Amino acid sequence: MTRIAFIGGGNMARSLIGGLLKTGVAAADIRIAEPQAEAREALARDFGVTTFADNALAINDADVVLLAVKPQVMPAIREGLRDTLQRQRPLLISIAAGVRLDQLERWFGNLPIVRCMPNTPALIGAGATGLCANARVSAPQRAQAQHILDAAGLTRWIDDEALMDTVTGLSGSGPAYFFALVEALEDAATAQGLPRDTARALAVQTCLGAGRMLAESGEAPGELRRRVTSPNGTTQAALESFAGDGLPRIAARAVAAATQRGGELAAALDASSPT
Ligand SMILES: NC(=O)C1=CN([C@@H]2O[C@H](COP(=O)(O)OP(=O)(O)OC[C@H]3O[C@@H](n4cnc5c(N)ncnc54)[C@H](OP(=O)(O)O)[C@@H]3O)[C@@H](O)[C@H]2O)C=CC1
Ligand SMILES: O=C(O)[C@@H]1CCC=N1
Repeated sequence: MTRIAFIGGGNMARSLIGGLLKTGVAAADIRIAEPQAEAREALARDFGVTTFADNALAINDADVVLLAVKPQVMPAIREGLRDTLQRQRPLLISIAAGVRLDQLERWFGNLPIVRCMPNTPALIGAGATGLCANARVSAPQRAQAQHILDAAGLTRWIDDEALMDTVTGLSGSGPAYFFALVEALEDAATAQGLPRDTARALAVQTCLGAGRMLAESGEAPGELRRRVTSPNGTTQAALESFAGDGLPRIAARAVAAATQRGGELAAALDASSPT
């Protein structure tokens, strides 16, 4: 039995808790600190977990403390948590974009810490998470962190922490890229006269079908793409249009922008909370 305390009960905490409960973790072993009374009531109602307005109370006796607040909020929560964390020495897990292990050690002390980057499909157990541990994390704690994130979907350990911002730019922010593409395809078909509800249903199902083929067929994306593309057919016309508009460059620039923003978020925290 692992007692897990979440600091912050927003979108990602809800996604991860949903996954944990589905894999059989008892609601009694999950505690959440969340400042908003309304949000606390909703968390207790939806998941049957215990909620707290006070961060330090929530982590009392926890084996794992999972920080699920915005990066900018991190320095503000350290005062309330640091003493209890130092006394109990739980495994600390952070899901904050950009925030580095050395920053977490500076704010919360020399604890075993896992920095990870999940994504919102965790809510339905279809998440993708990159994890990176500091040297204090023991093998059982590594397994503990992986077990928690496995409940949200696929996990991959990242040895080089510098690549965690790339993971954020790929899979952390990634669901939004596919949502944006579906929105754009829906708009394009609607502009040609297809009723919007039909355009949406067809675009969504196409995204689902393509995603499932990617995940389940064992084939490379390029091979699956080739099988759709008849010589001189409709797909070739569309893909040539994508290529002409520089799709690989568009994707590379988007991933680079998100990766860079991760670094900027951390740098801003270094500037505002240097100690
Ligand atoms: N959304 C996503 O797709 C992903 C997000 N992340 C990371 O997850 C983290 C959380 O993001 P997300 O869930 O989207 O954000 P949310 O804003 O939905 O959740 C953050 C929660 O923290 C609460 N909070 C604010 N201040 C405090 C405090 N002092 N003590 C305790 N709780 C506090 C907020 O309450 P209130 O609303 O009252 O301010 C809110 O409920 C971020 O660091 C983000 O980088 C990682 C992967 C994917
Ligand atoms: O947009 C963000 O900053 C967060 C991190 C990854 C997904 N959402």
